[in-house]
Amino acid sequence: MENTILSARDLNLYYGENHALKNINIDIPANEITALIGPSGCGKSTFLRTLNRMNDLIPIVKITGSLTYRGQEVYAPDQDVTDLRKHIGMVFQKANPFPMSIYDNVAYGPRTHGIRSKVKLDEIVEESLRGAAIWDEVKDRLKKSALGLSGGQQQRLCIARALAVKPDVLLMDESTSALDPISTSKIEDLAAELKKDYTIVMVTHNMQQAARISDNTAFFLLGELVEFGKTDQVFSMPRDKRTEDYITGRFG
Ligand SMILES: Nc1ncnc2c1ncn2[C@@H]1O[C@H](COP(=O)(O)OP(=O)(O)OP(=O)(O)O)[C@@H](O)[C@H]1O
Repeated sequence: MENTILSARDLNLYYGENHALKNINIDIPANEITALIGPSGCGKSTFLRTLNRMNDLIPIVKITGSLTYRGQEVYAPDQDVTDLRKHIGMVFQKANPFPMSIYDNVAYGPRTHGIRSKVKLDEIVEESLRGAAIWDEVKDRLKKSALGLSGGQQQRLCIARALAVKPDVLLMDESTSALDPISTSKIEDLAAELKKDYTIVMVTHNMQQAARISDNTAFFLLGELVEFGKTDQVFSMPRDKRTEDYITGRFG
């Protein structure tokens, strides 16, 4: 596809003997939200983590096939992983702010990448917090500990922290599952807003959420990508019987 940003061809992943991703072929479009759905243990998080090589940290993992980001092999031996993760950021299931001030949380990434100017850092911190729709709530307490924020605010702070290094793609692993409905709805609105500038790939257990906010849906089952298409199509006219059974609640 023309606007493909991430593309997998015959991608396989093994945890030792466990064949967790089986011949995955997918073209993920830029500036859209792609939801990964499927029952527990089907490989959604594993697939998400292959996209920015988070599985590198697990020694028993073996990967075959091709995965490209903007045409470049993600698993090429000369791929700089830190650089890749600067472009492809991640927000986890549970908010994990660092035990430091709100300001320092957001400035952490840019500082690691060598930005020292206070003026510049102030600018990035404000821009990122605005981008994550939390600026107004924290602008008067930037020097206070991030741990004093509510769960929903902490999750938006983590999104701000991810945005601060100006990524291209944002991976979200069930980033709203620990939140109340109001915070969830704020993050969903935020994701819809962010897709103007970012590509979002999200794992969700919540099918209503996938139907509400994603443009594309990928349905995984037992390590296979059973179906991938426009969310409207997948939910209203699934091509595969297994997708239909899952979305109509017959299993999973
Ligand atoms: N670190 C790991 N080491 C070994 N096996 C793993 C590891 N992480 C996941 N697996 C296995 O890979 C398979 C896919 O797991 P994965 O977490 O990707 O599924 P999931 O669809 O995200 O599930 P859930 O919705 O429950 O989070 C499972 O069989 C799981 O046991």
